[in-house]
Amino acid sequence: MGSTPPAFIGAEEVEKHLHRASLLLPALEAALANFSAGAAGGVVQPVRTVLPVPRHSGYLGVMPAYSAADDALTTKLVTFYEHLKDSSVPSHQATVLLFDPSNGTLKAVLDGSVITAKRTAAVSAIATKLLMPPFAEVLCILGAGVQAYSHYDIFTELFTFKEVRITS
Ligand SMILES: NC(=O)C1=CN([C@@H]2O[C@H](COP(=O)(O)OP(=O)(O)OC[C@H]3O[C@@H](n4cnc5c(N)ncnc54)[C@H](OP(=O)(O)O)[C@@H]3O)[C@@H](O)[C@H]2O)C=CC1
Ligand SMILES: O=C([O-])C1=[NH+]CCC1
Repeated sequence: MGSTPPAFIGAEEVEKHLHRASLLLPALEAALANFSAGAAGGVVQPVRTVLPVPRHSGYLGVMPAYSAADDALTTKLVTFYEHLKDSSVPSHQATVLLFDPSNGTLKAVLDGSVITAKRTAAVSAIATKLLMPPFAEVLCILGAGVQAYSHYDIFTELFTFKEVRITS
């Protein structure tokens, strides 16, 4: 680690800068295009490593990535647990580490839970923009947790539905 300690950017601050998931759309569309371009797109993103924690019905996912276009080096660490007894603990918790790609110094530790909620919904919205039949008028959401809220927010911002059905 360099002499300057990494910045810590908590959930509230991430939320402040990312109050709408749709703010992510241009960057994510570019990132998806770069990823899909293969080697020419300059994205190195190995398949996520998932470490099971069977004693506690949990998993730890490690998700490193480098983007040459953005010169960005990062890793997301995400834990996800089934059947948590304490309902105040979210089923999914994440942290994003941001490195200086020129020398490997850790620059920032960011709350990854808000990022995960908004990024996942924004990518779903991009896919939906391309695939949704023009006559679709009902939005159906399975589950009523974190992702349901973030998907509801961006889908109702970007598209028009006559009805929203949520089942959980
Ligand atoms: N691809 C990606 O990048 C990501 C994918 N995910 C995935 O998205 C899903 C939702 O995540 P998240 O919203 O954070 O999780 P939450 O735990 O916040 O919410 C899950 C919701 O699903 C409900 N549920 C569970 N089982 C069923 C079922 N059989 N039928 C209908 N509803 C059900 C739960 O209800 P109850 O509380 O009553 O059990 C709860 O409302 C998970 O599968 C998660 O792994 C999440 C983050 C990123
Ligand atoms: O990408 C992610 O954060 C996750 N995918 C499935 C569980 C969490």
